Amino acid sequence: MKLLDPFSVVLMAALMCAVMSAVLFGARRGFPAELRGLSHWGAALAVQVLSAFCFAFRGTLPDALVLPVANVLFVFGNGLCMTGLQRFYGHAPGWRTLGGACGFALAGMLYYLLVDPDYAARVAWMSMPITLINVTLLFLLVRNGRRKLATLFFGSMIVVNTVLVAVRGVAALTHGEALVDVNQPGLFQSFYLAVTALQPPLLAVGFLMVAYERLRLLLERRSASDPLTGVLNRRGFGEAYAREVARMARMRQQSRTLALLSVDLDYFKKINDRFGHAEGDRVLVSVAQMIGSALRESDALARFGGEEFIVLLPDTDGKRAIAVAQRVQRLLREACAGELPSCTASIGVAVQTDPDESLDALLCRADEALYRAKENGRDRIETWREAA
Ligand SMILES: Nc1nc2c(ncn2[C@@H]2O[C@H](COP(=O)(O)OP(=O)(O)OP(=O)(O)O)[C@@H](O)[C@H]2O)c(=O)[nH]1
Repeated sequence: MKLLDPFSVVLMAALMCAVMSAVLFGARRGFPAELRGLSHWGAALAVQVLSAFCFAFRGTLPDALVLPVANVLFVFGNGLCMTGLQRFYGHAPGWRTLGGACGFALAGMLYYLLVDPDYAARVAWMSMPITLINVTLLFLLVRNGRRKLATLFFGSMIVVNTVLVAVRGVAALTHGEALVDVNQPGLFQSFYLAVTALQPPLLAVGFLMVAYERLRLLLERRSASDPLTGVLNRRGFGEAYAREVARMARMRQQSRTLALLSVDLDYFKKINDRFGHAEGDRVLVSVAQMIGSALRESDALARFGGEEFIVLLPDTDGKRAIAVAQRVQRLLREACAGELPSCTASIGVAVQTDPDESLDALLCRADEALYRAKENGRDRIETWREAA
């Protein structure tokens, strides 16, 4: 029973790999630089095409040349998927492992072709570096992947590939050439051929899905943060505030008490004028880090632009909010005694107890308190009070 013609299958697989390679290189150009590894995957599929191209020369050129080159290219292509995923997750690419896998494949190929010709032994030998690479892919994904559908799909593709290659390797040893030779008619051979042909493009689709998921997350984060300091921007702060309000509602807290600090650096213009805008930027970045270090995990810090920072303090009354403001001022004083140009901060505090008050109204009250702190001489803390 001859189910599939190997040449046609390999040709189709090569065409799919070529298309996916172009897709991955195209995606690389459009993705932000933080998302790495796509070019490795593009190259990996291009190398798979080359490998298939070499296999096509079987019968025209001697096996002693075609098989080692095609198989080493096949391992190299798989390995580039591994280095691509390593780069994608911020690890150093394992070039040595890849070099070792290629060398191992070449040595086995040459030995079982020229010294002790044995097809089954070649299949078993080749399954080892490919399995090693697949296991590394899986390990990387399990350690770094987010629990999302994209990760599940990608992981499933790797598992199918790993199992298939490993089973074929073992079958080569236990059942010999007849069962694993794709040129022989048979269900297992045809199944292996079909799945193996689909694997590289399917793996690439899985990787692309994971990459797009990451891109979505990155853009979401970017749209919610201040590019200079990395803390939240107005949009991100609005979302953090809404989440906090929803949490409080869920917990049915009757008396909702949260506090807002409006922290504004005093005479910041002078720092810019005296030390330059770049130094002013450095001060803003340091101050953002410093305020962040004075806060709890549940607090939120934002910069809406300029030299003003807004702090959201959930479950915090006026007294505790003033204590946090004092800590911020103390840390700023310490930083100015060290590496920062001398600067102080005025802080306005507003406490929200009315569950129906809007964020805008709360911000307005914190700003009024801040204005009073400026009016009263700066480098001080004022709490919003109802006008007499
Ligand atoms: N370096 C830098 N400066 C900024 C940035 N955004 C705003 N500024 C500067 O911050 C300064 C704010 O000046 P003002 O509004 O007069 O406030 P101030 O000098 O701090 O005085 P008071 O707030 O009244 O104490 C201006 O010089 C702005 O150019 C920024 O992103 N980077």
